[in-house]
Amino acid sequence: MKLEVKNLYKSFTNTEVLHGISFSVESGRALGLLGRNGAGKTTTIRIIMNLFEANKGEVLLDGNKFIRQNHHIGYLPEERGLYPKKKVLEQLIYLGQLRGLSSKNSKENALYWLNRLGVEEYKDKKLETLSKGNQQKVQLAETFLTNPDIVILDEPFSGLDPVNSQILKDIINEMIKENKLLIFSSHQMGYVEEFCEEIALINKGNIVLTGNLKDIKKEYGKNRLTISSDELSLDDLKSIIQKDLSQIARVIEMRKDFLIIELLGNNSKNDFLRSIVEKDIDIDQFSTYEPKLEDIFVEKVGEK
Ligand SMILES: Nc1ncnc2c1ncn2[C@@H]1O[C@H](COP(=O)(O)OP(=O)(O)OP(=O)(O)O)[C@@H](O)[C@H]1O
Repeated sequence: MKLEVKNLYKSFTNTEVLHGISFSVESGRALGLLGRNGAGKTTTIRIIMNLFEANKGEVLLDGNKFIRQNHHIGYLPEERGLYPKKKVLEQLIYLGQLRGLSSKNSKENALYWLNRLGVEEYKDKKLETLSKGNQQKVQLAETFLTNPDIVILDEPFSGLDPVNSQILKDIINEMIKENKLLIFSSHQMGYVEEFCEEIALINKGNIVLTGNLKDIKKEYGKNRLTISSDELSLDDLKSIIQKDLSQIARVIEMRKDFLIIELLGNNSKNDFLRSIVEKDIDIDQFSTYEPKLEDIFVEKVGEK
């Protein structure tokens, strides 16, 4: 399956908040929808889920208009929508039946997911008596209830502690292996970096970066190197590069333990290394720069 979001525009009253959002994702992959608060992630997801109508643009599944009602979709909305006064298992069985499961299957699936998410012990409690994180896990159980092939999660890690985040990461990784199609929004780069093959970075309603994360990182790290020296401080090393090697490279950033430099013109890694060795500088560490998603995010969006 391939889900394509094509050129979405959305306005609320007279304010346009999405200005042509496009990205695509296939089964067996996870796409991380990234962006700062207010960037437009939830609005995009709501359009995919048919909760909002776009002013322009379309959402396609395998080339045809995507109609949510025709598929089992696991959707975790930003506003969590379970019944606070009802008992956990009881309401999951009910919601599973609403989605077409038999009462037996609904109960089996609900118990499986409650167990998987570590909240089975609360099955006979009213939802509102659970902690926020445990309520979130019940909501996730509800999202996965029908074992959907398409899973769309709006900020699934919010409110989860590191142990529970790990449980959810394991589940997501398993779903990717089972060839499900997964989209989730987040502003936490670490989670996205761990299992998203694809990303779409939204800034103020525009896509500023989209595609395969490995390719993006490779492209971004191209021509960039890290370097440090045994004998020179980073400040001194920086001065030498700026003074004597300014035709070959420029210093982009000073990190705690190394400098990040960018090669200029057609200069290769070897050209740079040769010049450094000619200057008789002892190199401690020299390698290709592998950017973190957070670095790319900051460069593209401007702030952490
Ligand atoms: N129902 C609405 N009516 C009016 N404006 C809205 C509505 N929903 C969203 N917006 C506006 O659209 C913009 C994008 O909001 P959206 O919730 O999609 O951002 P987001 O990237 O999901 O942010 P966050 O990470 O904070 O959840 C914001 O400026 C927001 O105020």
